[in-house]
Amino acid sequence: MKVFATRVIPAAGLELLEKAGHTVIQWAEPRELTTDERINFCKESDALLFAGGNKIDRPLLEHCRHMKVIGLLSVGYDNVDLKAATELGIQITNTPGVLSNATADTAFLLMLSVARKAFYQHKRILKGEWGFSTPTANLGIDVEGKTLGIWGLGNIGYVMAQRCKAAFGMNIIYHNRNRNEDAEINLQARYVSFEELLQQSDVLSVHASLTHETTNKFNMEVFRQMKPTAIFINAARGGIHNETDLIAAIEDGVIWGAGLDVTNPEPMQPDNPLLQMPTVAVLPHIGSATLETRNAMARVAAENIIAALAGRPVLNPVNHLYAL
Ligand SMILES: NC(=O)c1ccc[n+]([C@@H]2O[C@H](COP(=O)([O-])OP(=O)(O)OC[C@H]3O[C@@H](n4cnc5c(N)ncnc54)[C@H](O)[C@@H]3O)[C@@H](O)[C@H]2O)c1
Ligand SMILES: O=C(O)[C@H](O)CO
Repeated sequence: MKVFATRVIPAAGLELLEKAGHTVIQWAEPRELTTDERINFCKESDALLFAGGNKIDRPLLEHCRHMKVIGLLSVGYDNVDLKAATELGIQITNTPGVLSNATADTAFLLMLSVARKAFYQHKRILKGEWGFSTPTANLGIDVEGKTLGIWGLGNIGYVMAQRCKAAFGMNIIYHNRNRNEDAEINLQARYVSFEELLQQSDVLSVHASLTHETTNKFNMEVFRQMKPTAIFINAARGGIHNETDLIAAIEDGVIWGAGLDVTNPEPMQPDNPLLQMPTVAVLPHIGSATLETRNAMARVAAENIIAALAGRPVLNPVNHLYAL
């Protein structure tokens, strides 16, 4: 059968699909598909492997109603109208777990980069500003022994907490929809209210999924409840923070700094004031972008598609999550 991939996909996934006898058409041009191109490819294909691009909304899904499955090359599914897909009988699958380590590593990298103003120091060298050092210049802050607050302690939040505990003996607090017993037992993580999380965190790392409840959650009212020395990390989705408020919060000293792998909107424009701030580090949504992890994700996406096309149950369905 014919599988359309919206980007060139990692080799491991391609091999699996071809081994299963499917023909894979990959969109290899360095530009977004037009609406008409997307519709035409969908009409001609038996399954879609969504590896990037515009939202999968109801109008597009209407052209996919003959498909058994759309396999996402991501764990996040906020870009899909799950209600429409379910009503049209299209299974949507994601890639949970295999990207947790790489994405938590990105959050960890951002935390240290902000604490030590690493991106800013790098820029100083590029500008020939190594300069004359004094004991009071270029100071960052330690994270050793500080309090890490995790908002959304699922797969990635757990690994972030694990790494921060092991590396720096950080004290872990968290707020989530449900209690996470493993984190409480293994990492001595303490469940707190959202307000306590804001008040007590030295580093607050966001790992919740983007839903109507989490959209715009981190705004000025929330930043004002955080410590003036706090570092805000978002490696989940840019829509969770209000970027105008974040800029003002750092400029006005409401919080100390921020590390972002995701921005609101994406892509971030080069004249965004955050990019000039010493206590800010921004990455272009590369959370899961390692060779090993992207191959593992492609394998999971391919396995889901292969199962659906063979009439077997898929491994990672997300249709049932649309009410969240
Ligand atoms: N930066 C990247 O490249 C990258 C990579 C992978 C995932 N992500 C994002 O990270 C998110 C988390 O991934 P995961 O694999 O850990 O998912 P997960 O489902 O294991 O964890 C998400 C957690 O958020 C919690 N949550 C949801 N709504 C909440 C709310 N209103 N209040 C408190 N907690 C809430 C859930 O209960 C769950 O425990 C994904 O949805 C995706 O958007 C980003
Ligand atoms: O959700 C995910 O897996 C990442 O953000 C990739 O888009």
